[in-house]
Amino acid sequence: MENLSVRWGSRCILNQVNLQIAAGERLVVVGPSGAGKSTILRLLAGLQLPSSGSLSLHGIPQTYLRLDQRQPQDVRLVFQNPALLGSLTVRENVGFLLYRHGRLAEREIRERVGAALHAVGLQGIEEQMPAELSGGMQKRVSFARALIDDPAKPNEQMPLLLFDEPTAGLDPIACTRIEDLIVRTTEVARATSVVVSHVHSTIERSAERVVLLYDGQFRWSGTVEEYRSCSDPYVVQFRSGSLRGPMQPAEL
Ligand SMILES: Nc1ncnc2c1ncn2[C@@H]1O[C@H](COP(=O)(O)OP(=O)(O)OP(=O)(O)O)[C@@H](O)[C@H]1O
Repeated sequence: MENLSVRWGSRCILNQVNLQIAAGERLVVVGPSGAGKSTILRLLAGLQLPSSGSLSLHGIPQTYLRLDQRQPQDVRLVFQNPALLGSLTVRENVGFLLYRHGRLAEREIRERVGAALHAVGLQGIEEQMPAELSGGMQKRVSFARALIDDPAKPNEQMPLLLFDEPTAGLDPIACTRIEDLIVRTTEVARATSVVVSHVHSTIERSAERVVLLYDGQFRWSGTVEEYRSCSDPYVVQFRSGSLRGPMQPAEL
């Protein structure tokens, strides 16, 4: 992102921000509610264009929305809610893109789906419907879907995985499992990942680098080790949840 701004009417959500994400990096974006974290994900996913400035993926400027691009970049979203299609089986959900492209034999699709489910610790649930699974299992199925490679891809490209609040509302043990999966999924898919999260354990366990967004700017950036111990006032306030500090709470 270079000098990138996003405005809604007279409100400036992102104000000439610059951000570079290294290939293979795991980045976590933090910041108070309304700071623009989901906006960052929507920009990276090609669901929203900046008001000004530029966004490039793999060095290619993104000037169209994803649906208007001839060959959209390999960006895979893992939503806050797993967003599985309720009328399709787990196998059809995980293999959705492969079925849609229709280029692979059924047997190969089944093998790929089985391998993706195995990678997230699920087995033998291919024929179940999403509604039959717990919320945590549904999340893991959505991770398996992000692992599916599209062999019809024109050129081999490092995928970008986007995780929007992946551990919101989960118990601490389920959080740990999902945090491990973020790391594992990024490795298995040989991907770069960007995670938006408020959850401290998720920030600490799934990030290599953290950026803090507030009032239209990235206020701090550093490694996760630095995030744990630094005395930057924004980070200290975010870590402690204190009402005192440079950040004011959003209107409630
Ligand atoms: N379609 C829209 N029209 C007008 N304002 C919008 C629109 N979408 C987002 N905004 C505003 O942009 C700001 C940033 O929204 P965004 O969802 O990116 O914040 P966030 O940091 O992800 O917040 P949260 O942590 O609460 O999810 C918010 O103040 C929101 O009201």
